[in-house]
Amino acid sequence: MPATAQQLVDEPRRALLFDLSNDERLSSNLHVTDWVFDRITSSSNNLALLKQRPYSVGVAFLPSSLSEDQREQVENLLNTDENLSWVALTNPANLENPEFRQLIYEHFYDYFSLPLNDSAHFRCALGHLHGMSKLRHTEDHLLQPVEEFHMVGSSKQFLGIFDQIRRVATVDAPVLIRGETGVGKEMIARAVHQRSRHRGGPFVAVNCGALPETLIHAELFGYEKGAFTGAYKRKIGRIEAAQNGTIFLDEIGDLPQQLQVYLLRFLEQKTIERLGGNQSLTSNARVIAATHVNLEQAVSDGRFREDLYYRLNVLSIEVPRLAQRDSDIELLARFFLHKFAKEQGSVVRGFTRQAVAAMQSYDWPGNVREMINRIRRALVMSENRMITPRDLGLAEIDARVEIEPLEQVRAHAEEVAVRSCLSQSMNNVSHAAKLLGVSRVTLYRMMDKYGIR
Ligand SMILES: Nc1ncnc2c1ncn2[C@@H]1O[C@H](COP(=O)(O)OP(=O)(O)OP(=O)(O)O)[C@@H](O)[C@H]1O
Repeated sequence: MPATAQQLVDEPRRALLFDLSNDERLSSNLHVTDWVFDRITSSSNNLALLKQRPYSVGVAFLPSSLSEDQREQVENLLNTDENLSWVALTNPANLENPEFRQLIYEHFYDYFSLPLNDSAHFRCALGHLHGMSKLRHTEDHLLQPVEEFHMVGSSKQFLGIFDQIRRVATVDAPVLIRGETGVGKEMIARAVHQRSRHRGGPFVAVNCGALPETLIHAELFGYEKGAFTGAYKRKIGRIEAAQNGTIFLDEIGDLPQQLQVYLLRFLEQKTIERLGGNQSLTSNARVIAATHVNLEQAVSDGRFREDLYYRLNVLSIEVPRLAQRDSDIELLARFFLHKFAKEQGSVVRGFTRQAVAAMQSYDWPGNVREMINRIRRALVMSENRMITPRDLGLAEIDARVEIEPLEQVRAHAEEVAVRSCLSQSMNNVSHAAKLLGVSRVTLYRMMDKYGIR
């Protein structure tokens, strides 16, 4: 659980001191005003100590040469707690070694050469890290994902979806989920299933657009032995297999017309027939359908049955495009970055401001799925600890453009006008005042205000 700001303020400034130098004198001689160091020597007792006290700053005494084992030990410890930032103390000769340089570059915020002659500088770096950690806690707190049903989102639109999921889960009627590709329709369908009284049964998903008509028929409704050439034995269809559970019909708009009739019968009578069979079977599977096409248009074009449309559209959830869910973009991006970085043991820590700006102004045609792919790729491509727009394959946007308060803009314009009028009139105040349409007294006041002599 993140520490509160008050807790962080009250915390004594304690740093973890990881000493691999084999020379206790070095660390016991480390005296820095306002700081207390808790020394550990091998990573075995580290985890326990880290759990006891959430450190924000770590100092590592690195020996002249690191064995493979020691290097692994250091890397393990450095990766144990992402909220702990490290400063290295090392012999300058070590920096000749490229591997050592890489270790420092990838894992440390800063390094200092031994002997530590300038402890004021060192103290400053520790203070800086401590402050940054406080900021990170605040930011983490602000970016805390609202995670429900394993879904992340905090935009007004997405909170509305959480609400709709809870509502539609309590009834048995069909649900139609609409939204562009990759917005999370299947995820929402699973969430409805998990909250519904059907959660004890299976969740069976079928993509109605992925198979040709004959196959989709057999897939959905099953077939009897001998129903067609190659039907050597009976096959249970997906609707039957979803008994007591949920059948998720993705891309319902692509369902061939003939099958629309059978699906309608199932929705009305809760019965199905296997291909080549003459027996009616009942299934109590709940239907959730999803579409990325405009079904009303498909109905008016005669591609989708109107009666089926009304049957399916009893409850509907509209999922907005990612680009319309402003506050979800950064939240989701950080969520996926941390998730994948952890999985891959990556040293990447976050996004540059430019990367956040680029993501926020990008259109995301492939929505969340596209974001996942871009972040996975960026983790592989990134050469630094922060992901750039380039790593994400996005155009760079100037993140520094800031909106200034109107008063500031006005004052700036006024100053420019006064300066240029004075310069045009060769510093003749009467003439400049005339050009500006103000009295000399007013112009003198303005010159005072802007420090113009
Ligand atoms: N809010 C979210 N939080 C976490 N992960 C999400 C969220 N929304 C979508 N995803 C992830 O994005 C990917 C795409 O989601 P999903 O398959 O549900 O989209 P879809 O709308 O059904 O796509 P399609 O129309 O192409 O079938 C999945 O990996 C899903 O886990």
